[in-house]
Amino acid sequence: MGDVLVLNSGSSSIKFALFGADLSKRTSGSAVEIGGASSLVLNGTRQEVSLPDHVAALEAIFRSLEEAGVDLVNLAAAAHRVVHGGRNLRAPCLVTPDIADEIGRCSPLAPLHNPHNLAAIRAVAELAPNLPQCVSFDTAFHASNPDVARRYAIPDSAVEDGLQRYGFHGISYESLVLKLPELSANVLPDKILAMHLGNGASLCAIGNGRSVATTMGYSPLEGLTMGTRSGSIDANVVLKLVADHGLQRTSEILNKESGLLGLGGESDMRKLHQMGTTKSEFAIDHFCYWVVRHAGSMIAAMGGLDAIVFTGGIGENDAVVRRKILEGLAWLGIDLDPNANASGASKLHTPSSKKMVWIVPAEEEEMIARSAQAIMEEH
Ligand SMILES: Nc1ncnc2c1ncn2[C@@H]1O[C@H](COP(=O)(O)OP(=O)(O)O)[C@@H](O)[C@H]1O
Ligand SMILES: CC(=O)OP(=O)(O)O
Ligand SMILES: [Mg+2]
Repeated sequence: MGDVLVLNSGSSSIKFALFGADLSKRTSGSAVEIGGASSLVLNGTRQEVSLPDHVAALEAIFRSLEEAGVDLVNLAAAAHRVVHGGRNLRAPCLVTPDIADEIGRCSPLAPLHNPHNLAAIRAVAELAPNLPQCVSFDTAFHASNPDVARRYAIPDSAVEDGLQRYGFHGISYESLVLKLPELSANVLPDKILAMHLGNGASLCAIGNGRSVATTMGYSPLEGLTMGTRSGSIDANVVLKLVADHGLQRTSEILNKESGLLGLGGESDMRKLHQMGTTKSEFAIDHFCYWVVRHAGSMIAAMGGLDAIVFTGGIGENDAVVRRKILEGLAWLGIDLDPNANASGASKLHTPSSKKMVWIVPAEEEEMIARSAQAIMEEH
């Protein structure tokens, strides 16, 4: 089989990678801080470029791939992360016009993601109309949640309209389940509290390798304090905002102007650390406090805990945030190795710790390539 190009459009970044048939990464990179102090990274080399929006970022990515000698026409497939699959799209599949329409219909549910996911699919179709395209959904991994976890306590009529908890970052959690046994050279722990902490952030209770509960809900707005999203909020606050500002403006406030940005003036965790102001410190503390609060809920949903796993841009790189979160969870009998934490080692617990703590890099692109290969082999 030929190479697979993966495009992973997040809310603040587009990550991309070209995988060979053996899943070796031939070329990889990312467009980061889109709409801010943006830059393009290709095979580890960073270049500051103005990327005011995701469309500009996609154009820059295709230009750099061309310069690196990647011809889309010669690939086996392109494959994309799609954040919201709604009720109908639950397993990785080939993109058809109907599938593309359904992804578009889910856009209001994930306004910071699905429009960009669809834009990437359309851009590839324009550049290489005959190239097969596959999609993997961030929602799929949570299909194993029990009904009590999935259901909001609202009337049946609303549920029939698709108003339920879906959960996200599922591609990252699925990959973590595959990678942790490799990394720890041991069997998968029974009860894992996985923390995907990036611009979007969520927790997932993973029991025997399957999602039991997760903090995100109907959309990637629910749960933790995030880069620009409020996280969980009393629905009456939302109604008051709508009454005062209207629907569109309320959506912008809650999705794009809240979270770390609303609290500390910056959405980017690295920048908040650099600022060192009372406000930026409060934003970081708020982020960590709500991770700890929700962690309690996830542990209760699994009926215990064996291991905590950090992933995502903050989870993988930010030793201060990891320490603050683990201090808040010290009552679990966690003993953190400070040197391992400072150096970002894979294993963060000491031999006497009652719980394990690991860092597992989010390998969303590899997981998407794996699924695309399986689809292409079937066809
Ligand atoms: N070395 C680092 N130290 C602290 N935070 C970091 C570091 N590297 C990345 N981050 C943070 O990770 C977040 C972006 O996470 P990422 O998972 O890449 O985002 P996305 O949700 O767009 O995929 C930002 O808040 C960024 O500041
Ligand atoms: C679902 C989600 O929030 O994704 P990201 O973290 O990439 O923004
Ligand atoms: Mg991401």
